[in-house]
Amino acid sequence: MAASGKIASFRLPPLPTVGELIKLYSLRAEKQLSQNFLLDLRLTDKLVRQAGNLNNAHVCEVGPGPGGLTRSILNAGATDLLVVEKDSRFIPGLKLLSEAAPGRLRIVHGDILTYRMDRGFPGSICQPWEEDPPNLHIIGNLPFSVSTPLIISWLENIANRTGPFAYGRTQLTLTFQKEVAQRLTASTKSKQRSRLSIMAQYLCTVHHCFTIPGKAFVPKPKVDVGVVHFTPLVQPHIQQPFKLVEKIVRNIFQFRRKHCHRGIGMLFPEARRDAFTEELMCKADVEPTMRPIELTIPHIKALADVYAEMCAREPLLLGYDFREELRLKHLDKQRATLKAVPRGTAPSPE
Ligand SMILES: C[S@@+](CC[C@H](N)C(=O)[O-])C[C@H]1O[C@@H](n2cnc3c(N)ncnc32)[C@H](O)[C@@H]1O
Repeated sequence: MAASGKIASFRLPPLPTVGELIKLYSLRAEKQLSQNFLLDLRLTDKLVRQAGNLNNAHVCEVGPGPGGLTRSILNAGATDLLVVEKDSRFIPGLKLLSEAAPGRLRIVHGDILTYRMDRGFPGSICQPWEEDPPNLHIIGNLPFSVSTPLIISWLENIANRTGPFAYGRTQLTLTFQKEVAQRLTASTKSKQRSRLSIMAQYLCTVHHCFTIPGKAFVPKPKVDVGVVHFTPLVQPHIQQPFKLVEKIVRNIFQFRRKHCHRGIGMLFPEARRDAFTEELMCKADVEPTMRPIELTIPHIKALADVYAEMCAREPLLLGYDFREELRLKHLDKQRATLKAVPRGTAPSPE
């Protein structure tokens, strides 16, 4: 950077062409790594604009690959861009970019699922949670294979103010398979309402910015891609531990077409299921015949608050998992069958 605080003029090397990409990175062989590249700089510029003003910003880009988005982020004025790329074949190209924008691009050859982002940026950029978001943005055209586990893990980080959110309410601008983008932003009663909608919306303002047609990518994925922007809320709509909320929402949505009491019942051991379910639904004032997609965030909040009280009263409830109960029952049945078979005879095949 020049002493005036302005970015020194720089010229980035051009993106590799499709032909060069195929040659350089044997694209076809890596389809299973979800490597769908965005090489149209108008689209990468548009995606980067959704993050807001990046002038003098710190940015972490997830999976830069050949660097299309990386170029747009640098052109938007980011002065500290840290890229995390798992595939070593992209590192030499990224190094060329780094040389063309001296001091502005840091390269981490690693896995975003394990990378400690809380150590990646200076502590001086931290902002108190209640104030404006820090001057730090996460941007990425994510591999589909990691996008859902990654957003779930970042949502948990938001709830606990850890990882990238140790700096404050860090904003995220990320791509997802269009259906996943729709689920993340789906409102109550919409067809796409799901576990992801509740988990994202109780913690963040979530906005589906625009859709990129699959044909804009190389190689072309089978699906279109949605760009989603997340800003963590100052006050989450539900103030219970993330894992507790996640457990309730997971149980409810496992029977998404049934009345919600069906999934809620699975939070409780079979022997006391009916009584506990009735107590929870009554105290939370939620109609048992509502469908999961009809439940609002205030409904889930009421359920989470009452369930937390019940868990405090009956500590074994929190660790209860109906699948484990079913598994043990099945084992008991098998043992009983084996005991009933006289020695030396095999049970008849059924
Ligand atoms: C969909 S491509 C996008 C590449 C580039 N950002 C673009 O828009 O053209 C996903 C990129 O993420 C990288 N990647 C895949 N899994 C990763 C992980 N766990 N951590 C970091 N990078 C990963 C891939 O190697 C690939 O470069």
